Amino acid sequence: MSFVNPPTDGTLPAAFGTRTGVLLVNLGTPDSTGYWDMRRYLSEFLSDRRVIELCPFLWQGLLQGIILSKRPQKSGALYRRIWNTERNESPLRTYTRAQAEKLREALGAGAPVIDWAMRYGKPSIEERMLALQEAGCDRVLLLPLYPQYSAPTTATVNDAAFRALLKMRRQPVLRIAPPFPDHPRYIAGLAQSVRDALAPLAEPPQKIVVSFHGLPLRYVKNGDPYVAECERTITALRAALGYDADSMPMTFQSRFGREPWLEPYTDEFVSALPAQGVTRIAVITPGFMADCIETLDEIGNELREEFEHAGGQEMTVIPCLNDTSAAIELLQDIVATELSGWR
Ligand SMILES: C=CC1=C(C)c2cc3[nH]c(cc4nc(cc5[nH]c(cc1n2)c(C)c5CCC(=O)O)C(CCC(=O)O)=C4C)c(C)c3C=C
Ligand SMILES: [Fe+2]
Ligand SMILES: [Fe+2]
Repeated sequence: MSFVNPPTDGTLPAAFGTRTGVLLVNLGTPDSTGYWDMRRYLSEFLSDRRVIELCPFLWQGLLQGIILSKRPQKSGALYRRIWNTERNESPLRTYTRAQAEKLREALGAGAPVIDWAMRYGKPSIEERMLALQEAGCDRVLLLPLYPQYSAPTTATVNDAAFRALLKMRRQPVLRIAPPFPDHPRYIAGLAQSVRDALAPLAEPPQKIVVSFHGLPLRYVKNGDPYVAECERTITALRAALGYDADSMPMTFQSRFGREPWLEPYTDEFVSALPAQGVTRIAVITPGFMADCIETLDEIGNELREEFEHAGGQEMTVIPCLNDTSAAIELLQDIVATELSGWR
């Protein structure tokens, strides 16, 4: 077996230095909305055994033979509705890059090297870990951009980073930032985003629906702490804004496949509201650090249509923190805390 990053110029490799890199990682993104790029992206994503916990032989047959014959077209059409045409990339990639750039600016000279990667698609975690090493970083802080821990998101980022280390002769020292479901800066940023979104409305919404990405119920029963993590976020957000469980209900979106996922399902919950006299709502998605297909299209387009179709009159979608100063201050705080002792 040969390892990457061997010495190349005949000189002795330097001893470990103290330069630090920070790698922000979010979920992923297709390179384009065309069939083959969508297929490549979905294939990588849905072949991850952290994401789909089924017998891989059966699942691969179903995925490669049936699901990936139709889904790339369908998903490509949805991505086209939200695509950043100016940069020719998905919003998730645009926001993740912007978060890294603004964090770099905020930290200033002499600070850690800030980079970003995607778990699926490009730039890959392995590519950016090697780039950090080339930049002289023998210490790396991995920062999965998921406020709440779950195995199909956080754990698989860690897996990919460890797989990259597995190939290296000279491995950096690695730290992993913890999830931040009720980090005071996250909650303060979310609360402010609610106030900002509601301020221009003639009348306040009757409910603020909190929609987290869903997860198969089986994963939670098998030990995934995701629900408890979501509870931490919503409990802190309700307290910050003075809402209760009725005025700020918790729901789960993006069900995929036929098995039961966490309930209540956002679409069913929201579609039932007008019949109960609730016709003005706001929706917030604090499971996402950046707007993406799940927030911009599934909530901003599909859910809005379903709510209006059911008789809803006004639905305000509250944006994710994206690259706002609240997001950057949160990341700065996490980085400062997690790098302590390394300076
Ligand atoms: C099939 C199983 C899936 C699980 C389990 C899952 C968990 C999960 N995902 C996120 C965050 C994101 N998911 C996104 C897109 C997306 N998710 C799935 C499936 C599962 N997710 C699919 C098939 C897709 C692609 C969209 C589509 O084709 O319909 C995204 C957005 C990516 C982007 O915009 O580029 C995010 C972010 C979390 C937080 C989570 C578990 C808690
Ligand atoms: Fe997902
Ligand atoms: Fe979705």
